[in-house]
Amino acid sequence: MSEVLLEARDLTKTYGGGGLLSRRRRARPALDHVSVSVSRGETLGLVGESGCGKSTLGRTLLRLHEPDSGEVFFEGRDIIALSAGDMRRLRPEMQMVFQDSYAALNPKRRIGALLAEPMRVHRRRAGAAWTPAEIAERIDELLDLVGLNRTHLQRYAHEMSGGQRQRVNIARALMLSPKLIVADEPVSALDVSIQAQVVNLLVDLQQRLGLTYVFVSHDLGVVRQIADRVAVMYGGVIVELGDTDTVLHRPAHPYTAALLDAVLDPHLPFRRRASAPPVVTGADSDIGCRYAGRCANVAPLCRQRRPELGGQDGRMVACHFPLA
Ligand SMILES: Nc1ncnc2c1ncn2[C@@H]1O[C@H](COP(=O)(O)OP(=O)(O)OP(=O)(O)O)[C@@H](O)[C@H]1O
Repeated sequence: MSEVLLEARDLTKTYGGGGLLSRRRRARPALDHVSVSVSRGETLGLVGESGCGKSTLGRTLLRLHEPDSGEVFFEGRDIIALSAGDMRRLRPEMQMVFQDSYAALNPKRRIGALLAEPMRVHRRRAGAAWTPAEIAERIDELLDLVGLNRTHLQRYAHEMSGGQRQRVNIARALMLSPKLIVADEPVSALDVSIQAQVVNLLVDLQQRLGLTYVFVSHDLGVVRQIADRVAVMYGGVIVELGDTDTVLHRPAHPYTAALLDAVLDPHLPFRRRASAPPVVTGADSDIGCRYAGRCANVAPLCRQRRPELGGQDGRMVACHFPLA
C-alpha cells in the first residue's frame, strides 16, 4: 500500500466568502465538499471543463487559497490549521507551476537572478546559511536537470521561447527540493511538439527526484500520458476518480463519457471542445445530481438526491446509475 503524501478532506470554497451574504445569493461553491488523496511519487490528474474548480482545488491543496472549511493533510499535518510562520517554513516542500510561463517570471530580472530568488528568499526567512557559491551550484544542477545551459542565465524571460520559460519555471519550483508540485495547465500554452517535451521532462524529473504531482489539465491526451490516477471534476465536485486507464477507457460517470466523446480527434486539444459539450438539456441542478440537467441517462432519482462519491478498490463514482 503506497504512502499518502497529501490528503484533502471535505474541502469547500466559495469565492466572495462562504458567509451569509453569499448563501442568500445562493453563490455556488467552487469546491463543494471535495475529498481526495495523493500518494507519494504518484501523479494525480485533475480534469474537467472550464470553471469546474480544478485550479481552485489545486491552489487550495497548497493553501494558496484558504478554504471555507475542510482540511488538507500534508505528511499527516493539517496545513490549513498551521500558523502563517509554520506555513512559510513548510512552503518550500510544496510548489506550483503555472500555465503562463511569462507572467510567472519578472521581465526585468535575468534568469540567473530569478533562479536564485527562491533560495535567497528562503535564507532571509529561515536564517539558513546558503552562500552565493552554494546557490550557484544548485542553479547549475537545476539547469542540467531541466535541459537549459549557462548562457540562459544572462537572458531575460522575453528572450526565451515558451518552452524554455516553462523549463525555467520548473527549475525555480525545484530549487528548494519540494516533495509536491501542483502544475496548473503547465503545457497548455505551448505548441503541441513542445508540450510533449515538457511533459517528458516532468515525467523524467519525477522519476529522478521522487516528486509527487497534482496535474491540472483540460487536455485528456496530456493527462493520459502523465497521470497515474485521474479525478474528473464537474461543478465543484469530483464525479469520478480512479486509475487513468480505467477511467479513460471505461468511464463510469456519464459526464466522463461525454468528455471523452468530445475528443473525437486525439490530436485536438480537449479545451477547444470543452465549451461545446455534447449533451445540454438544462441547467445544473441545485438539489439532485449537478449533472442531471445535462445527462443523457437522467432518471427521477437523479433530480431528487445528490449522489455521493463512492466505490471500491480506488474506483469511485458519484452517480446513481454508473455506466461501468
Ligand atoms: N478569483 C476568483 N473570484 C471569483 N470567482 C472565481 C475566482 N476564481 C475562480 N472563480 C470561479 O470559481 C469557479 C471555479 O473556477 P476554477 O478556475 O477553479 O475552474 P477551472 O476548472 O480551473 O477552470 P479554468 O480551466 O477555466 O481555469 C468558476 O465558476 C470561476 O468562475
